[in-house]
Amino acid sequence: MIKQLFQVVGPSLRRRLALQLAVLLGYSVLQGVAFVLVVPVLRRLLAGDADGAWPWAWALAGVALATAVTYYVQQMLSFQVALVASHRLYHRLGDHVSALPLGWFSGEQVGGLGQLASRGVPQVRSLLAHLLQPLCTAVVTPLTVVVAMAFLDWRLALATALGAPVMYLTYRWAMSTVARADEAADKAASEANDRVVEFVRSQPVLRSTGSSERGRALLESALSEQDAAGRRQSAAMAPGRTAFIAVVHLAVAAVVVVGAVLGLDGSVGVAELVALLVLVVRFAEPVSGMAELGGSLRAARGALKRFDEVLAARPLPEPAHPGKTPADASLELRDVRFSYGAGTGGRPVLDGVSARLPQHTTTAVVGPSGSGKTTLIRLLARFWDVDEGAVMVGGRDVRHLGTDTLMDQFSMVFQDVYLFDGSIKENVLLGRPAAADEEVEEAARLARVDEIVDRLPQGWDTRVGEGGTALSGGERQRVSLARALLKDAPVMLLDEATSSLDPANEAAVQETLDALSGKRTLVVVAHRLQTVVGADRIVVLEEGRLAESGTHDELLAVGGRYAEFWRERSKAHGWRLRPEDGTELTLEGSL
Ligand SMILES: Nc1ncnc2c1ncn2[C@@H]1O[C@H](COP(=O)(O)OP(=O)(O)OP(=O)(O)O)[C@@H](O)[C@H]1O
Repeated sequence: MIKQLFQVVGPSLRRRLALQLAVLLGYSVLQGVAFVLVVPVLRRLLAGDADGAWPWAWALAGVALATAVTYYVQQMLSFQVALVASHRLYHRLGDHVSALPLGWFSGEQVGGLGQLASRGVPQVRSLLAHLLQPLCTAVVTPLTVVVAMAFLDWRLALATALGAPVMYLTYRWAMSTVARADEAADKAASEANDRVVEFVRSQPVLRSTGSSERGRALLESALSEQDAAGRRQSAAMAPGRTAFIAVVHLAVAAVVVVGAVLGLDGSVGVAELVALLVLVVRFAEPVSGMAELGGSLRAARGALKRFDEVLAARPLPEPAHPGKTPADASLELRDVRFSYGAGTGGRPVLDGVSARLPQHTTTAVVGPSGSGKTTLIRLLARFWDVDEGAVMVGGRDVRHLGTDTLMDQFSMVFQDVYLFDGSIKENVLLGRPAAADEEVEEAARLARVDEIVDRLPQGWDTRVGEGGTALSGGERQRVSLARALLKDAPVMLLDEATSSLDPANEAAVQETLDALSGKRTLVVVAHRLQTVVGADRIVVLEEGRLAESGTHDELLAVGGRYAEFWRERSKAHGWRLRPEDGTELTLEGSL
């Protein structure tokens, strides 16, 4: 655990942590020495040699004073290190995740990271501030006592030392018996948390569908499971803890018996026996305390393990010598094969996909749900590295471009829009922080954000709430689109980017996107047929393979998978021809 602690706090804090441990070690040894110095004092006093006892008494007082001083120093150091460490841990997490590939940020990882920040950091802080000292005292002080006892009587020291491995093994066993119950209790607690949040969030759905009782039942069942897991955890803890305390006391009793036998046959004096009683009691006290610390230590160890796992996630390799910047805004997939690894059982999500997307053209990616459209579009911006083949931007392999250069090529608008808890203006400005007011206003107009700004009393300064929750889904999408338009990168990736817009806003935004075609390279996972039909090229995916590609007319003429989609969708309920032009090109709906 100490090794993991050194790794997790990072290089900048290692020296201070080492100093804290050294002082802690000194304090624990001094405490043991102070216990042991009672022996010569008692020996002299019981022999009636008060003068001979004085030097030892002074030595005892000196060591006691030194113990008090080191206690103070180690306390101050512990609090300082704990305080600095929690800041550093937040920074380390922040710095580390900001270098991780964009593909790492799945819902599960983000949830785990949230827990690590809210619970893991305080657990590590508590380990440094409150747990290391009793832990060190429980191990080092008894050890010092045993070593000192060896100078008094090796038989007593041996009897005491023999108890140590039994105690250690019992402690390990006690810890392992609760490990599984701990894990189950943790899982049940986080499940109950999720259910509470879900219950609150789903109130509108539950009430409108008359399912409030069912929602409450789900919540109750999660809370009961948490209670049950807590009871199982306590039940699992009891035998181990009892066994450990019993072993400690048996070990103490064994030493006292050995001492008594040696005392009776006269080979150990009364002073040594009295001192022995003092020492074994002091020996047992911190060791028994370990049983109480078990829960907090396990929690801290769990937090360190989770930190280790996050810090072990590696950023995608950066090129040692970034090559030339992309020659243009063209894109190419060369025989790309990609899987999400264990997440999808190693099954390839894209399998041998090749496509050339010349610069300033619009490509629509279509296919059934789960065919790999989002994966393809994200691979273009190197959310992950391909398993085989290559992704090229402007004729350069994305793996040979530095992250900043690569990111400069792309503006992205995805379905799961995230806005920062700032104003609308701050969120749009993220696209290009140095943009002039007129440019921000122009991007806002093109994405129909001006309509939101005009409507809200605080206009541009309206705060959007955490994640943008104060705005509707369609409004969030428009802000995100304005951000992307303001960035004005050579390539624009749009994944269902207008799916939450109402028809009027969607038509306006579509006009903006249409105006971009021919000036920027657009890759669109489209839910609107007009976008697909108007694209320069349509790429049809099916089960991760490129089924066909071409223009709308070419693909209809081929009569393959796309033509089939087209017929199915045209027949689907809710599809209609717009009366004003009456062509099939204006059919609304999603592929
Ligand atoms: N982060 C991930 N980890 C593991 N598997 C994933 C991940 N993202 C997607 N998948 C899986 O990869 C496959 C392709 O997903 P993808 O989102 O690319 O499909 P899609 O065509 O965009 O689907 P949809 O139209 O429903 O959005 C699916 O089987 C999906 O379950």
